[in-house]
Amino acid sequence: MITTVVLNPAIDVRYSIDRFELNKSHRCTHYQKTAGGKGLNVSRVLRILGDDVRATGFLGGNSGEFIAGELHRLAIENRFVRIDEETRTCIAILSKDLTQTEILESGPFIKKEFVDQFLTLYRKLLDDTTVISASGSLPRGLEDDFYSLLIEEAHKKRVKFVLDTSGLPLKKAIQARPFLIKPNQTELEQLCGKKLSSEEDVIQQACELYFAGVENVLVSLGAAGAILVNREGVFKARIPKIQAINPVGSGDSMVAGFVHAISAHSDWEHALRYACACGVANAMEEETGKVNAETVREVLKKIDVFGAVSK
Ligand SMILES: Nc1ncnc2c1ncn2[C@@H]1O[C@H](COP(=O)(O)OP(=O)(O)O)[C@@H](O)[C@H]1O
Ligand SMILES: O=P(O)(O)OC[C@H]1O[C@](O)(COP(=O)(O)O)[C@@H](O)[C@@H]1O
Repeated sequence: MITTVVLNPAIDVRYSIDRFELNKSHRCTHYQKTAGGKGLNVSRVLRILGDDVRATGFLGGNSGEFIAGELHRLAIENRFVRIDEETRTCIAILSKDLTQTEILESGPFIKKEFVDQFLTLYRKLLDDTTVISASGSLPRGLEDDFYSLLIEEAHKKRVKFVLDTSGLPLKKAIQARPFLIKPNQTELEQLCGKKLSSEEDVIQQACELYFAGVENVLVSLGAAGAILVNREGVFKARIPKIQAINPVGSGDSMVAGFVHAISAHSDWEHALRYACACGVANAMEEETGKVNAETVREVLKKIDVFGAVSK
């Protein structure tokens, strides 16, 4: 069983507007509401790929009810702790020229009693989990080292821990040696505190994270593909050129693709190719955090993986 950890879920609202302009009101006929936050996008894509998934974290209020309904509809097992504050909403405004403006709420405050409830549940869920996939920001009330704590618990039960987060929670989590992290270039730059202006710079930073104890460092580079550093070496994935429609959630789809592949005991090369195919397939869909399984199969044939340099 794959368990997704979604500590700060969200209702994702997407507005498609011909040309978004500041200081203007926009009447919008094209919009959609989905169960989101990075980890729920990962969960949805895993279900599309045919995996059994259960999701855990914190849910509250009417937004929490909406998300619980979506989980039921998608057959994702709901193991969320109920809280007394409202789950957040995140807004993405997409223009025809593909510019993207996002407003991400910070999320509810999680009281200590709910944190304790979650930790007890999490330890129990680890007993029949093969891979944990944890994604997204931390809601208020959780310490910056919360993911480190979850990784250490997973180590005790020999469960692989895949983490997609950013900022301080990511920095702290690296010390606990997760199985995989997936920063994009901006997140990698935040992590090392400098601009990375060439592929060599990106590779060097990814290698440093590998030597710090992360087994797989997967850096996603948008339309430029991805780089993976692990004990086999440094690898680059080149992806086909496509007409992107909505790239929001491509990183989440990429994580889902990697988790799907390793759960099926594929080797890392297939996992990298599959992860990229899912990221590309998501960018070709209108809906955030969604892939078409047939598109994934087609794109997979067009992805090249080659050794970038040896460490
Ligand atoms: N415009 C695009 N065209 C083709 N593939 C894309 C595009 N944007 C993202 N992808 C695919 O999705 C993956 C993750 O996207 P990226 O934008 O790097 O992540 P994030 O959403 O976390 O910022 C990329 O490595 C690539 O495989
Ligand atoms: O949990 P965070 O880090 O605040 O991010 C939340 C947002 O990230 C997204 O998952 C998009 O992420 P990516 O484009 O990086 O895959 C949105 O759906 C969501 O609202």
